[in-house]
Amino acid sequence: MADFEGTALLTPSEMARADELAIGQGRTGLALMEAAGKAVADAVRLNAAPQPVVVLCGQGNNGGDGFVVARRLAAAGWPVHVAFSGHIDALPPDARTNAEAWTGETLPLSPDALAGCAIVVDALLGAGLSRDVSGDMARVIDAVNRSGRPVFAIDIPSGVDGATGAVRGIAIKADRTITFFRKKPGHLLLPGRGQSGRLSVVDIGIPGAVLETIGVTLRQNTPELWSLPPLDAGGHKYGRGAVMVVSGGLLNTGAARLSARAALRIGAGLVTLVGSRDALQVHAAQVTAIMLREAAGPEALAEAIAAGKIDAAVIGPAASVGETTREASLAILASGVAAVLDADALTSFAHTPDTLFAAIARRPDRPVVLTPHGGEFARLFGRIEGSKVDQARVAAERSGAIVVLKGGDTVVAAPDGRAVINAHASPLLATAGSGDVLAGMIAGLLARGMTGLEATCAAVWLHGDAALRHGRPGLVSDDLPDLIADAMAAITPASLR
Ligand SMILES: NC(=O)C1=CN([C@@H]2O[C@H](COP(=O)(O)OP(=O)(O)OC[C@H]3O[C@@H](n4cnc5c(N)ncnc54)[C@H](OP(=O)(O)O)[C@@H]3O)[C@@H](O)[C@H]2O)[C@@H](O)CC1
Ligand SMILES: Nc1ncnc2c1ncn2[C@@H]1O[C@H](COP(=O)(O)OP(=O)(O)O)[C@@H](O)[C@H]1O
Ligand SMILES: [K+]
Repeated sequence: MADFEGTALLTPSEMARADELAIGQGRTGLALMEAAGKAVADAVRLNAAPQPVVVLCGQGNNGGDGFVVARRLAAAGWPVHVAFSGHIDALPPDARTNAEAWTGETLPLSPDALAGCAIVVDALLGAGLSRDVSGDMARVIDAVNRSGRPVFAIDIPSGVDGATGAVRGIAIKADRTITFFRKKPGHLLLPGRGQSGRLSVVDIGIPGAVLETIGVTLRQNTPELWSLPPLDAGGHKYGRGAVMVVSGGLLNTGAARLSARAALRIGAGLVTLVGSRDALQVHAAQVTAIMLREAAGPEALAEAIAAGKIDAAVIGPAASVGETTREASLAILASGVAAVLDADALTSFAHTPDTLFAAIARRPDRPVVLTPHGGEFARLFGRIEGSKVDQARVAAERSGAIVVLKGGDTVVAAPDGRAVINAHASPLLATAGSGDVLAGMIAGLLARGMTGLEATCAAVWLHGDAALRHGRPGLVSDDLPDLIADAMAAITPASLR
């Protein structure tokens, strides 16, 4: 996977390390703080006309940034006051220097400090959040959120955990958040993403090279991370890969058809639906370019994989939960093709996850992708502590598979610890069958020869993009496969289409 710096995400402790490394290379903490405060003051000035501002300052360096903002806005002629309840002596040194340099009005931190101001700058808590917010600070945050005034948050909305995106008790709901050097996971994970409003990242003089020393393994999903395979002028359909999708029974065929259509749209050369004769009769009335092959039972499935020169298989969408799906999944895993296990295939191993993980481990040479939503994840992996990223990472390591922990903030994790957060999606995707489409998209890109993590991240991004392209209410999962072509075209140079 390509390694573009701009996509790196830093946890608060990694960010502290970045600060440290920058300071070790000759920057001063005070210069970084000045640059941070200047960037926020500039953002306020760019986005609003001069009007009364209150800067809410906390007890740490986030508050220090706030004092810089107050000084700079006041110097530009804006009416500004600070609300601060701590002791200046107790501030960390750089914050103290800036608090001492503030010569304007300072009020105690309370909801009364909002009176008469039109804009709020939130400098209460940043990377140093260490416990739930309570007491006076909670009351002020609640008053800010109720006030309806525009809020500019410094680094992260106060109360949002930068590592996990969790709201610790209560958190500022910002209109804009200005963060420094790189985004933090808490800006992309829910609910933190919703608290952050429009996010901008500014350079405060930390050299990009520190990322290598830190060894960042978490990234934001963007097309910079992967590239779709170019088409070959002399290519034939087998060269573009063959996908097999296992169908559900007579009354449960739709989900597999969604996967199959998506796999074909995303560029697999051939797609075959396999299942019982009666299920295939339903498919036959619905599909044209997709092929059908009768195969009931694990042996027949293995034969179908060999006969169809299959590169990637999908099993799970409406497959039914139980022995049949379990055996079919194991047959696919034993065959050595790239595999996407979704929905019922995951639940079928809820009581025997180790059987699944052992089958995955037997053929480490080929990618296996597990695509659980939160419920399926809990059934297969039980309760795992930590953020959504931590959970997906543990599950990937335990299973030996790429794990896609789905939702509004889908996380993709690989067994080697690399992880990616996707924020390029739409809540329109919360509709029956959209996960089936995603499973087919991943399989299609695996069949086209992309590596496991690249194929998965590309499919997750394009799936989100397809929904964003629909861009209005009324999306149903049947619409999604037909939106994939435009999503791919937008990121593929014309010469390579
Ligand atoms: N380092 C640098 O060079 C640069 C850093 N920069 C800026 O610094 C920020 C990080 O600063 P920081 O580490 O001082 O932490 P910060 O978020 O201000 O909070 C710490 C204070 O809050 C307190 N506290 C914690 N939780 C609490 C709660 N729930 N309720 C109430 N209080 C709570 C905590 O108390 P304690 O846990 O110590 O008891 C401590 O007093 C970063 O976000 C960025 O804006 C930029 O200037 C660029 C250069
Ligand atoms: N609020 C949301 N915002 C963005 N994407 C979402 C949201 N809710 C669900 N999704 C996406 O929609 C898909 C739903 O998959 P899944 O829950 O398996 O549904 P189904 O089983 O009906 O196909 C996943 O890709 C998930 O990430
Ligand atoms: K803040």
